[in-house]
Amino acid sequence: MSYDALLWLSFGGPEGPADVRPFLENVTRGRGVPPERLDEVEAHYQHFGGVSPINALNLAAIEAVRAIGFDLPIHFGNRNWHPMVEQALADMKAAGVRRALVFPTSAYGGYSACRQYDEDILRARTAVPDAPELVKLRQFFDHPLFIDAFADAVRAAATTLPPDYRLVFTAHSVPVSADQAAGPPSEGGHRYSRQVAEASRLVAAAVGQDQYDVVWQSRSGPPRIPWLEPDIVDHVESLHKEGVPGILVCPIGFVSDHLEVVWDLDTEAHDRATELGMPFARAATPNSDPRFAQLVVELVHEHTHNLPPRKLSPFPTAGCTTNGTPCAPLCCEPAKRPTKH
Ligand SMILES: CC1=C(CCC(=O)O)c2cc3nc(cc4[nH]c(cc5[nH]c(cc1n2)c(C)c5CCC(=O)O)c(CCC(=O)O)c4C)C(CCC(=O)O)=C3C
Ligand SMILES: [Fe+2]
Repeated sequence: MSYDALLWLSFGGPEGPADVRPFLENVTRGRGVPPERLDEVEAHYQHFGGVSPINALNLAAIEAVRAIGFDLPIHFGNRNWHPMVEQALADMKAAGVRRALVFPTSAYGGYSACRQYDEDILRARTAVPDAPELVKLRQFFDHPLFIDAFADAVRAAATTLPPDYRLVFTAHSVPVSADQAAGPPSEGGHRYSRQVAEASRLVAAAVGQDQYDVVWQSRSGPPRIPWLEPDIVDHVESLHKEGVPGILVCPIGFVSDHLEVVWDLDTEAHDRATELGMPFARAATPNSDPRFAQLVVELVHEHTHNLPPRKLSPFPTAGCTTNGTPCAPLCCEPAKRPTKH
């Protein structure tokens, strides 16, 4: 099958102080996130002048893909902020695109990391009459180029730390119920946390570390609802109590150094470690690393040439969908939101 374009589908982020609140409202609409939490997160964004780095990082990563000779036009659209995915799809249609591949900027399965991007595709196709067909590329958490980019970043960050530092992987926390519902029911759930654990294991093995931890960051939602734990900041404190002489944080759950990375890790976790006198380093995410650009090109080539997936884990290959239809029945079903009484 042939395609006339690639849609780069991401999360989106505000571009100035006045964008922050409407952006946060887009992200959390109908999700029961308490206003106190929104005020807190708004302050994180305003700390950086109301500008998230995420849009610029996506544009730079797209440039890196073009720079290695990728020959399809690349369009850029987001779930939560401009350029919105609906607009990107309308532009694609106007440019004569009939069928496009979609690269979602998340490596993992689960509702927020995978299925919600299918919902974005569905929403955009509903908004655009006679929309182009959209085929989403598969999950890539165990692709050798993804693992390799992180392994090099860990090696680079380690040069600033004492030799017995602890390697700690982080990913975005999600509600425990969402993780239980991640993947098709036949797989027994937990696809998100299992894939995060597997990618962490692969990176740790690549750098020759047999001791490492997997923890979570950026918890949202009402406090009474359980989310994946421990949190990275609490974990910094536990490691300090254990007498660990340094910490290297690798944000394996993300593909770019966006705001949740620069705030929750480079500010909050870093500051806590510094207060405790613990050396702290953070590995870079793939961003515009040429290997990440190559990964995108390979995923497209693999799909268009029907090649076997290049992957390092025995986990099933998943996440490839057409026009926003889930990749398997009941896969990563959206959680039932708490109803107000
Ligand atoms: C699994 C996952 C990823 C990784 C997969 C992927 O990358 O797609 C991710 C990425 C991101 N999350 C981001 C930002 C936010 N996430 C929020 C809220 C939430 N995230 C969730 C999960 C995830 N999120 C969940 C379950 C919620 C609760 C609300 C809901 O059920 O949906 C909120 C609301 C405020 C708050 O934090 O409470 C914000 C502002 C940014 C952009 C940062 C920037 O601007 O640079 C990025 C890349
Ligand atoms: Fe998030």
